[in-house]
Amino acid sequence: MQSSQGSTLPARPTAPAVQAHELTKTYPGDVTALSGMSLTVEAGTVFGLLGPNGAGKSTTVKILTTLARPDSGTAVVAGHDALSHPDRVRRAIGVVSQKSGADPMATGRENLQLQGRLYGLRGAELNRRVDELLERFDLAGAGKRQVKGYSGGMQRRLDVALGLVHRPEVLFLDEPTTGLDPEARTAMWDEIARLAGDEGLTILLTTHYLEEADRLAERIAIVDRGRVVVEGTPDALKGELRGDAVHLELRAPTQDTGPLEAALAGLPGVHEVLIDGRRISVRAEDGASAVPALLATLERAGAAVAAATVARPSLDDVYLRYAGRRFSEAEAAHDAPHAEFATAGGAR
Ligand SMILES: Nc1ncnc2c1ncn2[C@@H]1O[C@H](COP(=O)(O)OP(=O)(O)OP(=O)(O)O)[C@@H](O)[C@H]1O
Repeated sequence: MQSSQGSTLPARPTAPAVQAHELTKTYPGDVTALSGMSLTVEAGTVFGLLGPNGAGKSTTVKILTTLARPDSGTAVVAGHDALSHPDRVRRAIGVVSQKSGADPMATGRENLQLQGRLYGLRGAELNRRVDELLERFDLAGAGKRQVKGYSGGMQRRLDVALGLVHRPEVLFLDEPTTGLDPEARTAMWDEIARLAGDEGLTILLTTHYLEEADRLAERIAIVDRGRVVVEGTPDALKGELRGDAVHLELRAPTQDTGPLEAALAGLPGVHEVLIDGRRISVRAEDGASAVPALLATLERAGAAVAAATVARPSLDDVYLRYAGRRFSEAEAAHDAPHAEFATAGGAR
């Protein structure tokens, strides 16, 4: 962009806070973690990277936060190239990783003070910031207690506070509510929503909870097998799916899916038939009125139905449409080798 003086000015207020382009990463053992991951996060927004375990979310975050290098591709964070200027990126970001970085033997206050010192805060300024964060994260009463005595929710809130000590421009939250009970999860959601409203902080969060992404993120990128399969606002993604989602469960898996699929797809107002063993998903313009015809067609084909549900499209349906499999299936498919890797491979 040319200014009136003729020099080139960076378009600061509108520059994206995070831009990743075509990142690839293969781990030893030929495990492809990223296969062309691209995403753009606008400044001052909450962006959700949503995908099942093993989709490549953590690897993306590790690259964007300079903890790993991609095999190829580019990453710019807070205006700095993450590959050539990792030090600048580190100063501009806060990171809350899946595993807590807090020292369990130290108090919450001591943890925050140490973190502040690492970022050059001292004296009254440091104390003010620590008090402010303890207050803000509802830890003021627990500030003098050792972290090992904190509940899961308190520890997670401290983790987020630690990531914010130096007032970063961009905050990365890797699975912020994994392992929390429902009450602590809701409290954390409120906290994140509040943070997003303050000081124009940009938040990139990864999650495998559909509801979390739906609730917190202004934009969502659905990740499957190391790349983004679709991206948009939660409402736009759900709105793209016409009509209702009808899920049918058969008493026994069907073998001959081809003709059955064709018969179901031929019914008026029925689209996008997907048969997977005992489970059949279809999109229907009016779910409730399509069910009798669906049941009759299945009965004629000799497929006994155990259950039928009609629902408004959810992000799970969006995932099914774009990734071609259910979220829970993708998780299950990854979990067996993943568990093996977790014990055999050590730290990730
Ligand atoms: N250090 C490593 N060495 C080998 N393979 C790895 C390593 N880290 C991740 N992987 C593999 O790379 C793929 C992507 O993993 P990644 O952790 O980025 O996914 P994820 O979507 O964040 O999942 P999770 O929520 O389980 O962390 C997976 O198949 C994973 O098993």
